Amino acid sequence: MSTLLQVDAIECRYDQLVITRDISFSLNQGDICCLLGPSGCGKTTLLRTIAGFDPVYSGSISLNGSIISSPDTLIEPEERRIGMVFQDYALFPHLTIRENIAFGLRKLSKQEKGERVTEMLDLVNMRDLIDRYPHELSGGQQQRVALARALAPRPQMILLDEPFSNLDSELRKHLGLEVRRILKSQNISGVLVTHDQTEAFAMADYVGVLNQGRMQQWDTPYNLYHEPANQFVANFVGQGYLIPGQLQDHNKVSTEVGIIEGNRAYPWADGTDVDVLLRPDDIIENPSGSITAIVDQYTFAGSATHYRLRLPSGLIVESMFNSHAEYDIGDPVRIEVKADHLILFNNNVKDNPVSV
Ligand SMILES: Nc1ncnc2c1ncn2[C@@H]1O[C@H](COP(=O)(O)OP(=O)(O)OP(=O)(O)O)[C@@H](O)[C@H]1O
Repeated sequence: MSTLLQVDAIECRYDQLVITRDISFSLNQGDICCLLGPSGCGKTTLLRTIAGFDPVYSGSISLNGSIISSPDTLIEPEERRIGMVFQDYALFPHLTIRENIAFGLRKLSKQEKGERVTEMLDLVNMRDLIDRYPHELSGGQQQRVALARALAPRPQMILLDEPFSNLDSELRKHLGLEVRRILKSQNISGVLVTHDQTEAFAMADYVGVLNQGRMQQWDTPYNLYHEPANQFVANFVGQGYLIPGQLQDHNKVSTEVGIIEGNRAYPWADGTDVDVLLRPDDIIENPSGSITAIVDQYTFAGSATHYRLRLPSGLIVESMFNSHAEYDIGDPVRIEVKADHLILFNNNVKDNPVSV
C-alpha cells in the first residue's frame, strides 16, 4: 500500500502563537484516520493546514510524495484535490441538490456532469431528492449531500471537520458507519476531526490523540485502548481511572484494592511508585470480594448499569454491573479486581511531556 499523506514534524502558528508542535503521521491510500482530542487542542488547525487554508511554520506536508505545504511552499487548496465536509453542511441554499453537487465540476461536459451527479447521489442513497433545495432536507440528508458534493470531483482524500456534531446520537452512529462504508468502497482516504471517541473508534483505522497541540499517540483504536502511551491517553480514551500502587516482583502491583497481577514483566525496581489503570471491565461485583466500595452514582444503561464507586481511600473507579444488580447511592458493594492485562505508568518517568 502506498503512502498518500505524510505529515512531517509540522508546527502551526497563528501570528506568533504556537498552536501545534512537532506533529507527524502518515496515511496510506484508502485508510481513514481521526484526530481526537479535547476542545482547543488544535484539531481544526491541523485539518485547515492539510487543506491548505493555513500555512505551516515548520515541517512539511506531502501528498503522493509531492510537498504541498512547507515554510516556503503553499499549494492552493483547490489544487490539492482534497474534498472538505464541514460541521454546518455549507450547502448553497439557493441551489438544488443537483446544482450543489455539480458546482465543483466545471471542467466536465454537461453530460458528464449529469452522470457524475447521479453516481454520487446513488452512492449516498439520495437520488430521489435530486431536485430539492437544502432547506427541504433533514440535517442527516444535508450532510449526505455535502459528502456527495465533496466526493464528486474525485478527490484523493477527504477532510471531515466534526461532520456529525449537529445530528442526534443515533443518526451520528448510523451516518458515521455509512460514511466509512462509502469512503472504503471508493478507496478514498479520510481525515476526520472529532472529540467523540466512540465516533473515532467506529470510523477510523488510525486515531491520533492530541493534547495541547502535541500528538500523544498515533495508533489503532485497539492499541489506544489497550496500550495507551501515557496517562493522558489512558484517561481520555475509554473510561478509566488511575489508582496508585507499588510494583512487586516486576509483574504485580500492590494497591488499595489488593495485589493485582499482570501478564508481563515491567522493567522497574521493586517498590517503584506506579499508577494502575482500571477500566470498568476490570472491576466486578463479587459478594465475597475483599473490598467494599460505596456507590457514588449510577446510570441505568439497559442490559447493564454503570456504577461510579468510591474506594475506602476516597478514590473513584467505575464498573458495569448486570442491570439486575440494584444498588442505590450510598450502598456498600463488594468488589473484586480482575485485570488480566495490566496497564501501569511509572510515576518517576514523565511520559511524553505535553507543554507547548
Ligand atoms: N484564527 C485564529 N487566530 C488565533 N488563534 C486561533 C485561531 N483559530 C484557532 N485559534 C486557537 O488555536 C487553538 C486551537 O484551535 P482549534 O480550533 O484548532 O482547536 P480544536 O481542537 O479544533 O477545538 P474544538 O474541538 O473546540 O473545535 C485554540 O486555542 C484557538 O483559540
